[in-house]
Amino acid sequence: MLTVYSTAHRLHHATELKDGVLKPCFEMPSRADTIRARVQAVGLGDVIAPRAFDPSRYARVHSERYVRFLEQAWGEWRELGREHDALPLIWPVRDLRSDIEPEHIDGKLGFYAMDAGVAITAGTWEAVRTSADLALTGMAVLEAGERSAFALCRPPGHHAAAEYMGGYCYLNNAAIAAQAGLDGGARRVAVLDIDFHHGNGTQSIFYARDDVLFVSLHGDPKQSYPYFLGHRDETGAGAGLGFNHNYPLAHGTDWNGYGAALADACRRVAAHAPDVLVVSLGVDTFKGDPISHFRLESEDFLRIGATIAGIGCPTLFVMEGGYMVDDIGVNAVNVLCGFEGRS
Ligand SMILES: NCCCNCCCCCS
Ligand SMILES: [Zn+2]
Repeated sequence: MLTVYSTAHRLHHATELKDGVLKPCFEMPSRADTIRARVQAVGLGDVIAPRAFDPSRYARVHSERYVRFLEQAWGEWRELGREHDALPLIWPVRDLRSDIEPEHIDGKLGFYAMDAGVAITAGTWEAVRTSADLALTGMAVLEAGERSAFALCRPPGHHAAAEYMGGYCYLNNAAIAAQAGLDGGARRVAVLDIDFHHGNGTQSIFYARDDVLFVSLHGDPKQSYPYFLGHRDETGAGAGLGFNHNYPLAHGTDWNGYGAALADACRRVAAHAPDVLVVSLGVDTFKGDPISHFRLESEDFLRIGATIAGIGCPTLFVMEGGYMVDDIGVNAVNVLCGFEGRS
């Protein structure tokens, strides 16, 4: 299996506002490098650099003004003489207005963010656009005839929606790749999100569409971030009704519960008969993850990969979350090895 990787991710190392305190972000550079080392150690396959894509490709799922904001935010922040991480201080909640884009960077940061887990630094734009380019390159690898590919994306993307960032995510790499699959001739695409956290951004982007099936297994939002989306009754809207399926699972879920839900989810994906499958590969479902609450063991990730392989269509794995850095390499690559029938 080919891996698409770039060191550009190291340009982004931010803080996050966690439990009321500014701390180094859990989504740290060593995550991607640990996975890259494991890919090499098991001999998964060649590691290739991404092609550079035009930002208009990101705007196939994000709004142009949002992409422009991501590109220009740091410069506008610096123009105010600020050198520390850019973070929102106000959000358009409840009956505040969000029909007018503010001109001031402090307004724009909240207008385009759902939480305080998306600091913007000097290198963020280059890192996030390269992360999206990894996913686009991975989709191009499938279109060239490969059965699978791994886009080692960092920062992740599944919490980012058309016009907002959140949960360490800025551009929705998986959604950008899924749209590229359709633009490249696929008639039906499925996105399977196995990160511990609900892929609210991916759901939101495709919610009213019947050409992309979205299926997510995650911590029940009644108990887990992102709290405000990911319930079982969210099944799509308009033409997209029936093309969105959520499997909220309780804290403490282990392979017994997870494996059964995943088997059902994969049956739903297979029934959609996708021309290509994009997997949002988060491994924060691991028992040792510092910010999540499932109890999967490292060998369970082999089983996850084998279960997904049973769907039987070209598959692009897009890296999402996973914050137990010591084990992230084994866990993420176990999914890929399991998919390939390796132990
Ligand atoms: N106490 C939980 C804080 C969650 N903060 C954001 C988590 C984003 C996960 C991305 S996969
Ligand atoms: Zn997550």
